[in-house]
Amino acid sequence: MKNSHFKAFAKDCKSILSMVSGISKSFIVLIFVQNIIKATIPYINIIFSSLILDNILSNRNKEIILNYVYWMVGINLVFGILNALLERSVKVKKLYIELYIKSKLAEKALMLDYEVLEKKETLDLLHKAEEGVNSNGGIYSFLNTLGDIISDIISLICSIVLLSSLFIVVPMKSQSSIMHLFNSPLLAVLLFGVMIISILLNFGILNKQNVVQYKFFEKNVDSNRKFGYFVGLPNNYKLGKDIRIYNMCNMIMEEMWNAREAVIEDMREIERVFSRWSGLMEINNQAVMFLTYGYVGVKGILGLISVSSVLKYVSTITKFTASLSGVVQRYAYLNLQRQYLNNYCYFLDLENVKYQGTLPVEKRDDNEYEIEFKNVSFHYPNSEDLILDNVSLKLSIGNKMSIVGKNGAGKTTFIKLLCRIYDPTEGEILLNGINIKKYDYAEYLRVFSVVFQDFNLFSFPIAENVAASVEVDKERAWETLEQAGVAERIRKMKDGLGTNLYQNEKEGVEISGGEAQKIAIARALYKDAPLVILDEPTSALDPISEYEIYSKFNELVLDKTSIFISHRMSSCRFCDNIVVFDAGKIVQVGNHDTLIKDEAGLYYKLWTSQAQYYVS
Ligand SMILES: Nc1ncnc2c1ncn2[C@@H]1O[C@H](COP(=O)(O)OP(=O)(O)OP(=O)(O)O)[C@@H](O)[C@H]1O
Repeated sequence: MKNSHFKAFAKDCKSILSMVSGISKSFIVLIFVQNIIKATIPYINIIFSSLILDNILSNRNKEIILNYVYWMVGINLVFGILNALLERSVKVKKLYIELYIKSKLAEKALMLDYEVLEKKETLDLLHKAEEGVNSNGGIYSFLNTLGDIISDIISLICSIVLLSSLFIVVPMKSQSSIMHLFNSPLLAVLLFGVMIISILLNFGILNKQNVVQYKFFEKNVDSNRKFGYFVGLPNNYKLGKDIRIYNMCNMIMEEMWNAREAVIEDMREIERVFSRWSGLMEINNQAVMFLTYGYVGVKGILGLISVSSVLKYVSTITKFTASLSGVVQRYAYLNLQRQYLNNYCYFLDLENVKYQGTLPVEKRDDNEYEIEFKNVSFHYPNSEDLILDNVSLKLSIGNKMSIVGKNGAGKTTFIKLLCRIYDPTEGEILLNGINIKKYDYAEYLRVFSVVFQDFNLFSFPIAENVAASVEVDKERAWETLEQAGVAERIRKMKDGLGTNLYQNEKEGVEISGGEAQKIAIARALYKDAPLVILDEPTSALDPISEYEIYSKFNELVLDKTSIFISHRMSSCRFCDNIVVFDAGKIVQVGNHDTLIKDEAGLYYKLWTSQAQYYVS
């Protein structure tokens, strides 16, 4: 065993244990006490059975024999009850620790910068961390193994104490050469040496197995994640429509099996190697058993030890070999599990990349927040393609700005930069003259109410969806739902604002795409931020609802500064300023009346292409 290897093992176990005791202080003490009790019970039985048998064979007083029986039963009872009580409390604590660790993982993933989280490497690491916490390693099985190894070590100490008398030379008047041999402590030491060699051999095999198994896990992270994606598809019942309409079941099943094929082939190869190694370990174990039982048996036949001692030694040797190989196996297993758990620790240690400013954002009753993009260029972290190219733009206070452009022109990306989901690759964005990076991010976000094109609602009650919080100002929630035009529908629901959305939740209701969009608009209005950003907010609304939203737009955003992205060109009319994006550049800026006059401009093309469908 390499020293550095053991050091890494000890260091990792230490940090896992300190993490565990940070979650539950008493757990480590409890697990120790419980396993000491659990491990000593069999030895109490071995000692008392041997004493009872000794006394029966030498026809001793019945009372003494009965006394031993009472003691044995009494100690068993007390230890048994203590063990059961401790086991229950250890189990509850283990579950608590497991849930705590899993929720920390979820919390970390939720808090990571979006730009870090969406990277493939991060998603792979998250998958590995989840596997480490859930199935393969699992803090739960790490703690179980830890308990087992404590129990094995205690058992080993008890066996050594009981077996030590085997080394005592029995004084005899005359000894044959065979008696001399078996009475010599040398043979016992030799036997002990054989046991150690056999255990080390098993340890080597187990370690090899673990290295192969971990390599297999690392190699297949991608396929396992893919497989997880396909297996998880049915959980998202909303995908069911497309899957059925396009008859995608077979295709999904095929993809699922393709993802697993390589894994299964590797697994078969591993099993072939493992079964050879396991066979070798079994032969090794049986040979040692044969030698030790033979040794004790011959000692008994030669009269060097009594019949009861033969029984005691046989039981103790069985326990000794089991706990010795147990310690080795558990060590190898802990070593594997700490590698899985390491992935969890790596994930928790991931750093956010975004510069974290500290400046507070001035709270202004007059809503005087001015935004400026200064020579901003941007490409996504996973690509070199410039999505925004030297964009400069000022959004003055109270201004209602509309952004239009063809698909993929960079409109949503512009909003993502404004909300600091990503930072510009070049240039800067200013809020009231200060680079937005310098502001405290949580405070900065308070300035915006955003409805993204691909908004999401959650399987929470409607009230919590609107308030984005468990604390809800119900009056305000109703008011904003009213403004968004969906209050009437919610009033008809049995639980009103308390109605759970979607069927993942108890008595959850399904709502239409347009209703969902209206609730998302209500959420943005509820936040009442000074800057309102609506990215295609009416794409799912019927013409009447859309008309209502547009006609109420001024009333909805009041004196707030607003940015409005839409492919419905008619919606530009109520905006003070229209910005036309083309391939990441701003190609035109102006109001409708001026832009429409430029027949060579993109705005004119976009407007007239849509208008022709409305002209008879
Ligand atoms: N996370 C991402 N990683 C890499 N490229 C991306 C990412 N998100 C978007 N893009 C690319 O950036 C370009 C601009 O996308 P964006 O969503 O800003 O366009 P848009 O103008 O809002 O389009 P649409 O009108 O279709 O909504 C697209 O070509 C898109 O493929």
